[in-house]
Amino acid sequence: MTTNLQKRIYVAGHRGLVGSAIVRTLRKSDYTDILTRTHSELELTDQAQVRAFFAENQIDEVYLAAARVGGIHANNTYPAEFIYDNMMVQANVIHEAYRAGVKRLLFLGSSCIYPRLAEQPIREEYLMNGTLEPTNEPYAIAKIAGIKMCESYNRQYGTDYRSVMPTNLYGPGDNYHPENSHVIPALIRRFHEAKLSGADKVVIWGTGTPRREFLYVDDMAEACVHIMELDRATYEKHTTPMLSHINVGTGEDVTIREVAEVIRKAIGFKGDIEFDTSKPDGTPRKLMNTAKLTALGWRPGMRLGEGIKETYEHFQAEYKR
Ligand SMILES: NC(=O)C1=CN([C@@H]2O[C@H](COP(=O)(O)OP(=O)(O)OC[C@H]3O[C@@H](n4cnc5c(N)ncnc54)[C@H](OP(=O)(O)O)[C@@H]3O)[C@@H](O)[C@H]2O)C=CC1
Ligand SMILES: C[C@H]1O[C@H](OP(=O)(O)OP(=O)(O)OC[C@H]2O[C@@H](n3cnc4c(=O)[nH]c(N)nc43)[C@H](O)[C@@H]2O)[C@@H](O)[C@@H](O)C1=O
Repeated sequence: MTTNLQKRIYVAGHRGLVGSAIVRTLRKSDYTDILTRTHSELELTDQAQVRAFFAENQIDEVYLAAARVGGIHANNTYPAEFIYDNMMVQANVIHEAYRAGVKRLLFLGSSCIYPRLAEQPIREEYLMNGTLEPTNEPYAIAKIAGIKMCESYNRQYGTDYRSVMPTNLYGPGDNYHPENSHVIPALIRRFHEAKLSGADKVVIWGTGTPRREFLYVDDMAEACVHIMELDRATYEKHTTPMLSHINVGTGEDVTIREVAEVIRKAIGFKGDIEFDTSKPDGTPRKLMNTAKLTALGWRPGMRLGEGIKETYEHFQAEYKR
């Protein structure tokens, strides 16, 4: 089947970690009509603005990568913003896309939708078979609602709205906030600053024993475009109307202590690592089963050590400014 490279594609959240990588991938794949709006140009929690935007633009496809996103501390500290913003953004974009006749949409969820103590590696069908991790329950509930919204619109209205569940992501364009970011950008910044200041140790949150699966963001973007380019029959061969999401990961995980060592080595920090066990660990492990994605013809390319080196180069270029 040939791909229409002229179709108009709206990438929501194009200045974020994932949205910017999706735009890079679409451009590399020669898509010519990519539509974007910054947060200040289009407030996605505002239904009237979103309705007007879809009415004014003849959009063929949507990648929904706009969301309120953050690491364990941000999720735990701002639960109201995480549930409200995510519910509103996704409800407005999905509903107004449907009203405007958008045929295909990709919703981005997260591996935290699965039960805290899910059997490992986590298969798509483990959704809602146990209690969620408390540090990110509001965010996870919003993401589960997003998947169910896509499925409900497909079932009632015949739309082709797909969902991917990425594991923990990292790469160029990440958020390096000292408290609100995810672990890899937080530690890149902390080790870098410790090296610059000549500090003798770096403090890492929690026990260092939780395991996480990390995927480089350009791999994630390629997986998103790959899934969107599948014809409907192929996507539906691997999903069901009420279990329509696809896990996106590497199939390998490491402990937080191990990833900290990889970052320390990449940065060349010679001091010690200390663990602050007063900080939460979050989910003990969330390794995803990626058999469906593999069966759909996609595998990641970037190894963790290489990805961290690339990310650190981008970080240094940004940090100097
Ligand atoms: N990063 C990760 O490790 C993971 C991410 N994901 C998912 O991937 C998707 C993208 O995440 P990521 O790229 O990391 O997030 P970022 O925070 O990097 O980017 C989110 C983007 O959405 C925009 N945005 C947020 N709220 C609004 C709003 N109300 N109106 C308009 N624009 C808005 C932001 O703009 P501005 O900054 O101007 O507010 C930003 O450009 C999300 O759905 C997330 O849940 C899933 C698993 C892991
Ligand atoms: C993507 C995912 O992201 C969040 O869940 P998380 O997997 O717990 O992600 P995290 O990157 O924040 O932490 C991973 C681990 O790392 C430890 N850790 C050590 N030192 C730092 C540190 O300095 N910062 C952070 N953030 N974590 C640290 C931390 O204690 C934890 O054990 C949710 O938002 C969830 O909703 C979600 O979807």
